[in-house]
Amino acid sequence: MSFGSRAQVAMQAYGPLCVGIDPHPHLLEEWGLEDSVEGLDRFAATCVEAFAGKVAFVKPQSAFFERFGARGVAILERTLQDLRHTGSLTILDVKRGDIGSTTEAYADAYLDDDAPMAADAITVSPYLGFGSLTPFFAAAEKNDAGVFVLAFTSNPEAIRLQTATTSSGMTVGDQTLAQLALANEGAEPMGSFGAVIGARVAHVDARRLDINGPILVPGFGAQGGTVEHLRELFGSVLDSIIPSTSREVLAKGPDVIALRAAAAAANDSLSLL
Ligand SMILES: O=C(O)c1cc(=O)[nH]c(=O)n1[C@@H]1O[C@H](COP(=O)(O)O)[C@@H](O)[C@H]1O
Repeated sequence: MSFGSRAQVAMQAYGPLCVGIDPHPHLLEEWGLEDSVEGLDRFAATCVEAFAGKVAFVKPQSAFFERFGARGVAILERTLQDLRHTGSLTILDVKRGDIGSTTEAYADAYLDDDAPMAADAITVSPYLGFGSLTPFFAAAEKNDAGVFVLAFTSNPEAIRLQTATTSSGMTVGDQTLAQLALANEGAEPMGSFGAVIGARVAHVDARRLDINGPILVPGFGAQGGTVEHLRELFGSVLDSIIPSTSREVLAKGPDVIALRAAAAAANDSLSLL
């Protein structure tokens, strides 16, 4: 079953929320853990226990694992494996992108079903040109995986680049959305090629939001994004959005029940959409 279909099934079963696993040093400390490989290991295992089979999407942030070198990456690998076949889909947040031939190797690393680091989906950057992402799309199609392409990110520095006008007359971000719509054309119930749009961005052409694919929406929670922001920005495509939160939910740890309750409360708030 394609990632687009699996995403829809998971959203119907658990609600649309994505919980990020972002083991910030300050969160490790708040959880009473050391800022060490052992602390990371405990943090990630607790997140798996709390969220696997409880939310539709879990998004490990690779950077916080890479900080610890090979041993951190081994924990990321195990975290991805532990989340597989639990009902929750993994979105590995690695924001990759390179020239086509190298992209093929990244696609092998993260989207090949048999790869040690295989995820259900990954985040990618279109900065080298949308066409450079083709190997990701091909690998995703072959492995029933998904790809989320950065369109309008939540960081304040993004606006100048992402709202710059391209030769087509569209902004860079809108053009990314238009290309995603083409890539997902005809897919049912929706395509597997998603966009990333921050919860509070104000410069998206609403006509471009219908990409016939999922939209990952970070910035919900700790970055100030609310249900009201989601309703305003995504009014026409609310069924396709995956609001993502990390710190706000993780701050309730390390108690597994409290973490689950925070995720459930966030999902409940989204039912108001
Ligand atoms: O791709 C992402 O998830 C992402 C895109 C974006 O535009 N903004 C953004 O904050 N993120 C990620 O979302 C996570 C932050 O979530 P919060 O802790 O809820 O703010 C980090 O892992 C970011 O890398």
